[in-house]
Amino acid sequence: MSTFKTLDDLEPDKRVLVRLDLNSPVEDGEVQDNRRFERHAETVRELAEAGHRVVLMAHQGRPGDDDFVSLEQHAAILASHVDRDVGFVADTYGEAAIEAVESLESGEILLLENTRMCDDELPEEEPETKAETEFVQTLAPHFDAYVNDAYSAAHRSHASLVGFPLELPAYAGRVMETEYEANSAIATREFDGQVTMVVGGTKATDVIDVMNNLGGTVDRFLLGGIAGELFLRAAGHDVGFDVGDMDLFDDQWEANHETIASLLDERGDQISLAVDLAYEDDDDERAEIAVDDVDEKDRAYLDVGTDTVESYDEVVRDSEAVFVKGALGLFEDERFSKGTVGVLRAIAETDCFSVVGGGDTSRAIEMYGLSEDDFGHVSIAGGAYIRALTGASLVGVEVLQRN
Ligand SMILES: Nc1ncnc2c1ncn2[C@@H]1O[C@H](COP(=O)(O)OP(=O)(O)OP(=O)(O)O)[C@@H](O)[C@H]1O
Ligand SMILES: O=C(O)[C@H](O)COP(=O)(O)O
Repeated sequence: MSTFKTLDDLEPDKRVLVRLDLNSPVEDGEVQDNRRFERHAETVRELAEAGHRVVLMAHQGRPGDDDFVSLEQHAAILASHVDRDVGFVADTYGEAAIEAVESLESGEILLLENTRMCDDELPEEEPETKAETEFVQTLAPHFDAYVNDAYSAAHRSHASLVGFPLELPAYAGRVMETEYEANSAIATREFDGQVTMVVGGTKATDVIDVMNNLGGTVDRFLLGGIAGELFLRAAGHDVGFDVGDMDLFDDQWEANHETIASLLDERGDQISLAVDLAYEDDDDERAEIAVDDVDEKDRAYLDVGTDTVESYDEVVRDSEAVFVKGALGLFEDERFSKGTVGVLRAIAETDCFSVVGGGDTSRAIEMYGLSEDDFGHVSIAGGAYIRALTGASLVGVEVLQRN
């Protein structure tokens, strides 16, 4: 299916510039190991073993956010998965970066600093414009080839993703290849029975947008997480508001409340909302409340409740295909993992076709002792995966296909 070149087409012993997606959760300043490292390690190891000089680019967070940090910790985590040293230089394309790149020997690996620390990276512009930036024009001449392995960032028209492939012979890495083939096949697939999509997580804007386009394909949407609460708010309940210094609901409400209202109006019979929610009580225990009994906007809800989990479990077990995007609660805290894990367990125990997407959400699988083998495909992509569900193309892939 792929129409791009892959590592099978790359001659050995080259100077290769590789784009990975190592964007990870950061807790108290500590980068959390996750499936992205393990998956990309395969591509990196293969390149090093083929005798290439391997220079890696990746991003972490966005300027202004708490998780916008250096990639120094990422180099150490990646090294533990590749089983080889991964050098790090705190520079993107300046003198220090170029010197480190030029001093690499065959089979050695170097990670450059967070691409989003470079001004040319982020503004979304045409690939041709990105190719002309100082970042791309300075770095590209030091390489023979460019490899894009960052399928999960391929919906972004950023310099490191779309500029370099116009300046260098470009190839897809192993993660790009696998994710592209698995996720692109979904849009054209037909199912005899019920198709269900579990929608949660914190990036409500991304998922609500996509729900609008998937109404014809998906029979039933099971909502939780931040998106779920915004739908409850639209249905007239006192949930889905920022309380204290929270910054999850009100902006996303502004951006999406009209779409939510029209989705509820036109597709209300396809949408299941939580009937109960869980929160942390004064003794730090999990407590639950029926949505109909909520009468104050003063509490943060961290999971869907037990009755909701039971009804979602039944829907999943009756489905022919289940797609998951985003967690139903703050599953990293075991007290609030019931919704996310309940749905994942139901999928794992049935033989439906399933795809679990999201860099964060897919972590719940190993955290709670489930096996990746019990799912059709576990994608490390979030935004790119849900765009693929709708059949939309990804700019980072399109540019590779031009080569
Ligand atoms: N009620 C809630 N309150 C706070 N956090 C929540 C709640 N429900 C879900 N989450 C969080 O949502 C996160 C997962 O969703 P998110 O939208 O960030 O990413 P994703 O779908 O995994 O993927 P990607 O970041 O790759 O797009 C989890 O880390 C979980 O803790
Ligand atoms: O984590 C992701 O989903 C990708 O790395 C894209 O990150 P972004 O949403 O910050 O562009």
